[in-house]
Amino acid sequence: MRLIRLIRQEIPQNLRSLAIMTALSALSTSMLLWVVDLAAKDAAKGQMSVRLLVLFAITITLFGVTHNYVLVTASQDVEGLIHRLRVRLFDAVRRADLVTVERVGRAALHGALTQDTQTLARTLPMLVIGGQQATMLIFLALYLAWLSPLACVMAFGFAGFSVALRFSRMAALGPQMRAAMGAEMAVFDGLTDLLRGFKEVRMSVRRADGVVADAARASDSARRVNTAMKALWGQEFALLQALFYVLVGLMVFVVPLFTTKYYEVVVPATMAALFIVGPVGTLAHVTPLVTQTEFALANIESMAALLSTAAGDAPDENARALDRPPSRIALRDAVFSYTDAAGNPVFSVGPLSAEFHAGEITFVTGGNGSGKSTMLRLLTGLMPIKGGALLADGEPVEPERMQSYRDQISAIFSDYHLSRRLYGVADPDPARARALLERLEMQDKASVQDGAFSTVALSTGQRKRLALVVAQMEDKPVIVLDEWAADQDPHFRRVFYEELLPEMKAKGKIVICVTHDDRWFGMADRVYHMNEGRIEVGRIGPEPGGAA
Ligand SMILES: Nc1ncnc2c1ncn2[C@@H]1O[C@H](COP(=O)(O)OP(=O)(O)OP(=O)(O)O)[C@@H](O)[C@H]1O
Repeated sequence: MRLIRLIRQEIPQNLRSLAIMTALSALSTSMLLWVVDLAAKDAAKGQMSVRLLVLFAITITLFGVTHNYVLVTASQDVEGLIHRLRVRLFDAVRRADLVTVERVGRAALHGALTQDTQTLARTLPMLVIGGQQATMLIFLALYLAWLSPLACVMAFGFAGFSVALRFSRMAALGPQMRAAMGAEMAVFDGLTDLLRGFKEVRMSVRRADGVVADAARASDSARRVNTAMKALWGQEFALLQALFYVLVGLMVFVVPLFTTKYYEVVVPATMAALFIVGPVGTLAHVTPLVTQTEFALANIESMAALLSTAAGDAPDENARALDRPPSRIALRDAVFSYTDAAGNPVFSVGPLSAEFHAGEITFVTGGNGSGKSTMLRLLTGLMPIKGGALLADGEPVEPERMQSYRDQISAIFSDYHLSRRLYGVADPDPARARALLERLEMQDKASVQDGAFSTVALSTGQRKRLALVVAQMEDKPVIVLDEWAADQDPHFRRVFYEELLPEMKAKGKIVICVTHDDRWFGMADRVYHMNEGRIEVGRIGPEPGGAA
């Protein structure tokens, strides 16, 4: 069972003390019952025993202390466990290659990282309580057996029947629960469409209707499954309550048929039966959560396995460093294919051979879908090439050095994400940040304070300028810009091609730009033109006629 394995692996340190305290708490409950029974008998004789009162106080204190210890310690351990699971998943995501993350899908990853870990956060503490109540029931069973074996068999026969009934009904709901999880995921997908595509939704009634109808359909199917489960829960809750009253009836009406000791057996047995109602109710509620927890764990594990299987036996990409910053990077006969879910290639690039030199500007051009971004993904080591080689200074970049290789590259991809915090810059120098913001004409819009931009709520072109500030501050030997200028105004586009790129070149950087701006093709020292996943034309040396 995943749950037990996880608990033993992740939180072994307090298991023994938790078990002892749980037993003590259960023991104190049985003692409480015994003391109450004795006190009731005294009361029937018109007496009150100080000794019993003291014993009662001690028992209550013992119960309070141990109960509190179990709940607090277990919830601390459980939260620690969830935190470690999450961090491990974050880590698996950061180590996964881009193809895998795109194939697994952001919604599924999001689901595992939020929904499933939240399920654990909700169910695990309940299971701890369930464990405690189960222990309590064992002690109550012993007490009842000591009073009357028949009462014990009847009470626990009922209890076992109640829990088994609920468990079997919930287990039968397994496929529906899976369907509900799928439906919740679809709801999340729909919400993402609605929020990410908010402008498009606002612009068209037809689109809005379609997006909302899909999300509503998903939500409706989640509603149906959840309603069915809750209806079942309601029926069982009512049935369980009725069964408990039947149990009390059995104690009062049936047990006396087999004993003459009414006060010694029937009264305390009835009282004990009342004491077991709470724990059995909790157990009946909690037991099905085991299935939910197992689902969530299975999902988290399968996500982690997917991410790590994709990495397979691949060596640790961070194991070794490059010997020096590269002054030349290249693809040699590199090939790669995107595949569909069945593994069939849907688009192939290559064989690609291209070189990129320090102190040179290289443009990559070509029509939409010709494979430019794919080539950049291969060149930057984001996706593993399936044949040929990726070279740094003429040497193949070994998989163990891939992270070190990537760390030599600042890249702004067309679908880049700008964080407010300058994560990639160790200790952002405010003076340098100011100078760069001025160079990019952004000094009136944003500043860098405490390692973060004052704002990223800016226009698309402005955000791209901030991304270039980050790339310049990272000051790496290779800079890759995928259609960076596409969102810039004519003035700044000129600044970019005629001033910024030459400045980077003068600093000796390997400058690589994907561009459609044929007006400035002459600025490049090399141009690779792509078509249908291949390099069609490679020009080396300045174009006759030069810049505009
Ligand atoms: N994640 C993906 N999964 C499957 N196929 C993809 C994926 N990304 C791109 N492709 C395929 O690869 C082809 C090349 O895409 P790529 O993004 O490299 O083109 P591009 O030249 O950069 O285009 P654009 O100028 O429009 O940005 C596309 O035609 C598309 O069919």
